Amino acid sequence: MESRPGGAAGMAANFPEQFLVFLRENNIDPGVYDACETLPRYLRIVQHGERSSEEVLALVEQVRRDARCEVAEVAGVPGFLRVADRAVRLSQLQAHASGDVVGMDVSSGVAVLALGVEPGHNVLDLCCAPGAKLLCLAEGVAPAGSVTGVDVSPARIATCRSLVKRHAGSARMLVRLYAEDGAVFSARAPRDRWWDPQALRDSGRGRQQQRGGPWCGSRLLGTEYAASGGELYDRVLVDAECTHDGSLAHIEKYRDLGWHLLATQLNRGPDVPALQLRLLENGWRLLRTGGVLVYSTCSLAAAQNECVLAAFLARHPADEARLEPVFGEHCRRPPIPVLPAQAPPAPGDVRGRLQHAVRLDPRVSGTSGLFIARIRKLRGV
Ligand SMILES: C[S@@+](CC[C@H](N)C(=O)[O-])C[C@H]1O[C@@H](n2cnc3c(N)ncnc32)[C@H](O)[C@@H]1O
Repeated sequence: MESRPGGAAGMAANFPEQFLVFLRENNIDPGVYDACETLPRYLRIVQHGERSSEEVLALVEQVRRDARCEVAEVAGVPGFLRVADRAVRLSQLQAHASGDVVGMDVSSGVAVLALGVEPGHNVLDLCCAPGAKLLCLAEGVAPAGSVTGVDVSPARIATCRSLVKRHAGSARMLVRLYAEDGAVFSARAPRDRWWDPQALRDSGRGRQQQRGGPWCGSRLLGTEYAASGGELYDRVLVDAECTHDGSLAHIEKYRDLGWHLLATQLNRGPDVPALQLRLLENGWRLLRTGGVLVYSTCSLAAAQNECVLAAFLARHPADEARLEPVFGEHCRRPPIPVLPAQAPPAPGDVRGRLQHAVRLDPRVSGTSGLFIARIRKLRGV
């Protein structure tokens, strides 16, 4: 893909023609990317809930010293830090080297909050790599809940595994990782106390650790036993594969490493909504009655967000699938402005049901772009 010499203003002046065509076709204003110049960078404090306020303050101070700019906690999204200078690199930060913070946009934190996980929940994360949200979820369900992460890419699952291993510390994180297609994945939630050595001995499966089975952390215990539970999941995150056009970090990566990487994403564009719908349907199938699914993408294209959701809702009536406010009792609305969902070309009754979905937008929210919808399953299918 060749860079475009002129025509568009700001950062978009350097966008290749194929990207500009994509933006035009999807009604996305190229000016949205100018935020790359001005937006802060965000970090997440690992195991934030386990730290005292003094420890958090000391960590913030340490990051401020290394970053040499203003650093503050993000109100309403626990554990997130806003670093005023976006150009600050993770390699500059001692807190990153020590594993105390990870790079993660606050929009992703909002998607995790929207899921409303509680200790003890069994959570399914259907497109989990490289694992930023997975790690957050694993902290949220501890000590006895579990997170089952699925990603089609074995290499990216390996990255998730390293991330969990590195950051689990002394905490027990109950994570299973599968390199599989999330659209057909079918393992149910792990059995009760699958991580407990006594439960394994009782089941006679303590020695049945299988090679080639899913990877389990933080202790490698009985993956075969873990994989064979019969329960549906309490929470499902479908942070679906997309064209990543709303992710400022991705756009910066394409700008710095080469636009051909973006071309690969865009060439897949036309097939992506169908994959997203299949992922959403499969996540729904694996969700228990009364459970909650969050559908999110880092695309700004309605075709990958509102249209996918409308197609899903057209198949699932209002007494089965209810869109709920992203913010509510499960999570207080953080002081981050959001945009409402767009109205997709769909029958009025389906369009009306989309009202609670939101868009985080670089210009309005001061974050990377993210679409978030929270759907409750009211009855089995
Ligand atoms: C937007 S990223 C997910 C980011 C991740 N949730 C996080 O917070 O770090 C989308 C992921 O979906 C994966 N993916 C693509 N097709 C898939 C499929 N059919 N099943 C499962 N994962 C898939 C990609 O490999 C990629 O890692």
